[in-house]
Amino acid sequence: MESAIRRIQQISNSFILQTNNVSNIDPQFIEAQNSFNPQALYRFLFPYEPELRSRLAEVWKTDKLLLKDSFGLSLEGEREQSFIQFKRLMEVLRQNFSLYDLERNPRKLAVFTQSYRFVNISVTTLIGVHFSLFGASILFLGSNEQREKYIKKIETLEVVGCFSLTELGHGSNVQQIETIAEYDHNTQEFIINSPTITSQKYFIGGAAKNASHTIIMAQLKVAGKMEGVHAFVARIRNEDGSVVKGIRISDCGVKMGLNGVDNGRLMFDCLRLPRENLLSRFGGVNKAGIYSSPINPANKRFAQTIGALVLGRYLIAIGSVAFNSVGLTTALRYSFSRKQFSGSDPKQEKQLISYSSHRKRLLPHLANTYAIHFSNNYLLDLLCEKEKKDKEIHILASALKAYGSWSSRDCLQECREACGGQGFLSENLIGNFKSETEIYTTFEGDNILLYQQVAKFVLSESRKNPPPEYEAPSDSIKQKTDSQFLRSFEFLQNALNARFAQSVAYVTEKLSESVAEGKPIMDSWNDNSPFIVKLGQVYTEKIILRKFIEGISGYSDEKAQAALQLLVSLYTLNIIEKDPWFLKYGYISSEQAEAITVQVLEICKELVPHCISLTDALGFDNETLGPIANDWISKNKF
Ligand SMILES: Cc1cc2nc3c(=O)[nH]c(=O)nc-3n(C[C@H](O)[C@H](O)[C@H](O)COP(=O)(O)OP(=O)(O)OC[C@H]3O[C@@H](n4cnc5c(N)ncnc54)[C@H](O)[C@@H]3O)c2cc1C
Repeated sequence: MESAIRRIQQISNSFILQTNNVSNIDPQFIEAQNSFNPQALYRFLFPYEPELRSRLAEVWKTDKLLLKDSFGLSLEGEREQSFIQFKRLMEVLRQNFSLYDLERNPRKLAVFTQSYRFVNISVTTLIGVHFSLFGASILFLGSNEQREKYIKKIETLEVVGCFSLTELGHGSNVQQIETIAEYDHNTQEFIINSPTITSQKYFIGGAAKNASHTIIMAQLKVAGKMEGVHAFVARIRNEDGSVVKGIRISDCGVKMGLNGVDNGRLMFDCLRLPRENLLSRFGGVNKAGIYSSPINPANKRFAQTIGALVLGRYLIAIGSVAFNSVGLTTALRYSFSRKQFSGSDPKQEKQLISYSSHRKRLLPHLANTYAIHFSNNYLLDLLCEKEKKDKEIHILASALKAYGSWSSRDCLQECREACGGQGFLSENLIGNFKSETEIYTTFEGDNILLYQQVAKFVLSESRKNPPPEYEAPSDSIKQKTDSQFLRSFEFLQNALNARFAQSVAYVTEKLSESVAEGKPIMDSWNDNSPFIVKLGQVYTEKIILRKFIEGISGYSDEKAQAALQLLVSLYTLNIIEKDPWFLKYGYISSEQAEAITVQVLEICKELVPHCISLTDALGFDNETLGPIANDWISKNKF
């Protein structure tokens, strides 16, 4: 506990140092040096496992190997360094976690991801593939014997795992993969085959160079009957590094980011696996050669199998808050010290933060980041419950993965541009993070498809429990344009709830009309998919707002509470301002639309005295950020 307090003290000190370092600070911004205490807010935002958190923070700060970046290395060099760093990170992980913690105490993994100070993002992806895809498959899909056999070896890296699901022909629609695992009862083995070029496993992280084992997802065939997609564990490289007989491996080559991850392609030619290599929690073949499963039919089993790997999505949602925090802490600190153009006095150039357009481009992202964080905490609570609400977890993890990864894509781009040319330098991390994390919108489930899954759940829930019918507010309500009304949580929640109710009714009606015209349900769905995707987003934003309001309510510091409330209002008013729905369906008047734009700008201005504390409270101190978050002029001395 003591070291946690010390660390938080350090954050606080660096904050004071930084704001003191800002020369020529506009008088109106002096207050920014004395806003609320960020360390207390940090403790409120990240309340669990403080000792583990501070122990890890010390490692990230002092471990020279982990702090090494990979900027400008060759493909081989980047892969080699990333793998060495991966092994070191696994050592740290081993000292603090067990793979069983994914099941017993998911909070620990959250602490690991939240506290990790990323420099080389490939390393965390390698960990993600080995630990939370390969390892989690063994843990959640394997039998007790299979857990016994592999888990220790995964932790000690005796086994380095990868995860082979995607094929050249099928990435999103993985239920239709072509790889076949046919049971041969004579030898009690599965014979794995890639029957076509499109059935080759593609993009498999770790497969091109380093992995010794993989999970193979394949269509199981037993006694001539197809039983659906199942997971198998297989060795792919021998002890001497040569590729196992029955497998061909090729390299996917250079990518637009994450080049420290060795993505590979695999084909199977009569690869023989013993009967016990089928991960058999949800279905297995007995000695008599008979297949059985506690879950039927096959598509339900498939959903359960994929659902067991939900942690990867959750980790992306937490990661998005961390990436945004790096971008925003850097860009906002820079905006207090970077000056361009003057006002009336040509000698007094203004800080970037003085410009309302600059505030507007950054601060709504800060509001989003806080908003996502509180929903992530809620999801973590669900993951830690004894009686797990699997459906709710799956839907929320999908929703937050999509929302979070899109938020990072947009936030990092804006932060990059807001730092001008400096944002483009790798050492300032933002641009590099941008290209490294871009793919998070695609893997672990493409975002468009995830929102469709969310919408499907919403539509089915709404059939059982329909939301109230949409009603536009009365004219007298639509005349209210004062800040107190527009910022009130009641107005904000009502607005997002109304948009949700109308969207549910709209999509339901569109689908019913289409089906009534005789169209097959899949065609009706596809014709309406833009509205369906939007429904996924609308639902996600409604939940996020609710959890944001609930989340901040427990914080008692008055000044910080006021800042958090500004963030809630900004989060929602920014949504209302951007979405034409509110005007189109008469939820707000044009006068209110005008007033909302004014409020967004006004709140951004009011947040200026708090925004350094708000970003410091996210936990990324100066030492873990690039030069422009610090004294960038001294850094550039010749
Ligand atoms: C760097 C990297 C690492 C990866 N690591 C792994 C790994 O370790 N293991 C693994 O198994 N896989 C891995 N993948 C694969 C990844 O999971 C897939 O790329 C992802 O699932 C998307 O599949 P796809 O690329 O085939 O895209 P597609 O499924 O072809 O999708 C292409 C586009 O079509 C859209 N689309 C598809 N279907 C619909 C629909 N019904 N309605 C509307 N739009 C639709 C999607 O939104 C998307 O924009 C990795 C990929 C990359 C790039």
